[in-house]
Amino acid sequence: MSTHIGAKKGDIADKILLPGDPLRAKYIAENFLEDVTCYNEVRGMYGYTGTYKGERISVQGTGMGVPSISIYVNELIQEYDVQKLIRVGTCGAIQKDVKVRDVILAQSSTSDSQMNRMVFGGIDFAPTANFDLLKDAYDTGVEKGLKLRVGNVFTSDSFYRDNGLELFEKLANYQVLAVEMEATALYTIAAKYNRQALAVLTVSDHILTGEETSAEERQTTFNDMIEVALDAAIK
Ligand SMILES: O=P(O)(O)O[C@H]1O[C@H](CO)[C@@H](O)[C@H]1O
Ligand SMILES: O=c1cc[nH]c(=O)[nH]1
Repeated sequence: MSTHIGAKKGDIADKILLPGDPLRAKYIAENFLEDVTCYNEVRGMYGYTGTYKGERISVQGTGMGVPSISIYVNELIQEYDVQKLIRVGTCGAIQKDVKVRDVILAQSSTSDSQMNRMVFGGIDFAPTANFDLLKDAYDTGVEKGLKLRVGNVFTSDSFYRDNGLELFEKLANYQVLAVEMEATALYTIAAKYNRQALAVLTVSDHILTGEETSAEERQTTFNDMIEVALDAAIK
């Protein structure tokens, strides 16, 4: 086992979905995968391996924020040699024409996290999704008749912030679509180890209009996002 994942080598597939919420991992395993085994319960951060359309695939909760997802992504890559990592998360929209329940493919991530500044000194690294995975996810969405949004997202270190609206308006003016809390870390760590990564996000609330989904909906009803991620993972 690794420090935070109680799995043996070989228990985790080379493709993995990464929801922030461990109960979303359980939901995905129970509703989309076959022949499922639970390989991790450490810290309640459930991890499962099963099959989807005959292909072996895992799903692992990551917790919220850059430090938490960084722990899981580092261990999944370094200890379990995972190759393809797809975050399936929620986000808050900041563009007027992005609606609650829309699905976003995060092409890139802007962030207030210090993670990359610590790694690169004064240089602003540009965390970017893997193009092949992004294209596979986009094509999957088109096949399903979904109108996916593709663009830059803001990975925030704060869920609650003073003067948030001012910042979000500025980011929206620069075409950033939505706010979440993990993509920048996923993209940077995947780049370091030359692995494929993508964040697929469902809009759970609209920061400008105040419209939102319930906690139960966040946990269970994001099936479009999950199917796009699963089908892209096995393409
Ligand atoms: O629904 P998840 O995947 O946790 O993603 C979003 O929800 C959490 C905040 O409520 C943050 O982790 C944010 O990135
Ligand atoms: O990080 C997040 C996730 C969902 N909604 C938000 O407003 N922020």
